Amino acid sequence: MEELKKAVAREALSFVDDDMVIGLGTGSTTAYFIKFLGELIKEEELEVYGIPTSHQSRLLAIESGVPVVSLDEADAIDIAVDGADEVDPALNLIKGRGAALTMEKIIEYRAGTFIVLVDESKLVKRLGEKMPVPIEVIPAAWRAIAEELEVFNARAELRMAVKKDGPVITDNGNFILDARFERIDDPLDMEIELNTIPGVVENGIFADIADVVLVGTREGVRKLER
Ligand SMILES: O=C[C@H](O)[C@H](O)[C@H](O)COP(=O)(O)O
Repeated sequence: MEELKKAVAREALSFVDDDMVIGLGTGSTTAYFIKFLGELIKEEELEVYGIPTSHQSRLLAIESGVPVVSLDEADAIDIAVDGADEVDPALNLIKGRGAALTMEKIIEYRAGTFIVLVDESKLVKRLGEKMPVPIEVIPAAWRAIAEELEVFNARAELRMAVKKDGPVITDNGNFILDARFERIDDPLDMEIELNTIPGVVENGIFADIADVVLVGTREGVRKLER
């Protein structure tokens, strides 16, 4: 599995050019990309800047020699590179296992080209087949939102921390609800609907924004395009 992640991360370097601003996703697959990008910048003396989507990607970028800028310092984002938890045949995604979905969506929505890195186990026929949809919520509203999600035939759980007592706190200071839906027929519609619930900051359905998906398989890297 780690080899497949490395293979897609290496392949993503072919999208990198000098003078680019690159959105840096979060998670274990993107972590390889950030490390390889640091090596490429050094080898080819590139003038490339990264915009991190989380504390994780910011710390890793600094450690890997990728100069970082914040979103409000950049005029435009050329490409963004990130992993995903599920990818459907229309290249709609579920993201947010690492609780970084809000900054990821803000940055990836604005990128000229959004490149997604997955291994083949992440490909599904229908979103929600294996993974819940993470929803970032204002802490005081978590229970009211969890109850409201029943209207959408979803059962939501408050995500609990592992190395801390109590709930996961996102980089933005919020909670995460993991919502298991009976069925998601229309990802774009569901993405929009969820964001209309007061107290929802953002949800982990990324419909219609991935341009390229690089899929790591045992036979090599497959490229899917929208
Ligand atoms: O919040 C986390 C992100 O959406 C990740 O990009 C996603 O969970 C994929 O992570 P990984 O590459 O570790 O499977």
